[in-house]
Amino acid sequence: MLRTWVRPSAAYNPLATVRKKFVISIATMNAAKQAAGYKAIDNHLLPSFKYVGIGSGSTVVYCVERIAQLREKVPEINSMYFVPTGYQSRQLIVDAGLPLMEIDQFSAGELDIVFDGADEVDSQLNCIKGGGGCQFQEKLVGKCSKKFIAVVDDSKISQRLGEHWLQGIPIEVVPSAHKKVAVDLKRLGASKVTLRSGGKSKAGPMVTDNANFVLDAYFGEIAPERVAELDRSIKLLVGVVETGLFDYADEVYIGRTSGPTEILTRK
Ligand SMILES: O=C[C@H](O)[C@H](O)[C@H](O)COP(=O)(O)O
Repeated sequence: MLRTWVRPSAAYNPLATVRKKFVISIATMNAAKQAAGYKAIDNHLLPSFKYVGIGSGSTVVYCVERIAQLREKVPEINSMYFVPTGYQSRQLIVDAGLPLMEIDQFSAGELDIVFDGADEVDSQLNCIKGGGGCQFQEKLVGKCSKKFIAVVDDSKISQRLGEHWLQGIPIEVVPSAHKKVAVDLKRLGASKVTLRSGGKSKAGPMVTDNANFVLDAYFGEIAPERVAELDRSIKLLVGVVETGLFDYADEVYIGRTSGPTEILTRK
């Protein structure tokens, strides 16, 4: 994306210094995500596993990259099945040549583990997810997995959800219910509710992998002990398919932009 706005004559451009810093910071951020993704796989992908969930977003790309790298050293990987949380992760699995299975074959606790990204993580390992609109299938795969490992970079870490992730909790809704749910969410205490747009790629609202819409609802900073209750209240609204509040991460791998990956474990 950067390349589209930087002119070839950037060497003479006063913005060049800014550009250089920006490029370095993205590279550093990606290196942090990669280190965390690799470490999560190295520590948790056991040869005895049969079914492995793969989350969505830019960070899990490194988890899949690491799994593909390990195939020769750990041949058992070739007999595992990888279960996606949406079209993006499905494509990652297929492109890496890994065996694919769909989530409709599974029920609670039948997957050994899932590796996933997150948009924000609080001090109790509660997460906001769904920045890419995949929260429903991510929660489905998460609920079918024995273990949930989140992999993030250090910009995602907060004391309370809503501290850094200001666009709001992503809430997947049935399209015909979006207006009603938006009003309901305001009554529940959201200060801002936005129907997510398809942006430049699609006119009108963004449509999820399940053909639904997403409302982003900002509830301010949410104390960790309020997360489960708020999740339940939102879920009760007619028209809501799923929320992006996740309260069951077992471990979080934090890729540090300066320093080694940190691991937080649920107590
Ligand atoms: O819907 C998207 C997912 O919840 C992602 O896991 C989340 O947005 C984090 O993505 P990224 O790793 O690109 O920051």
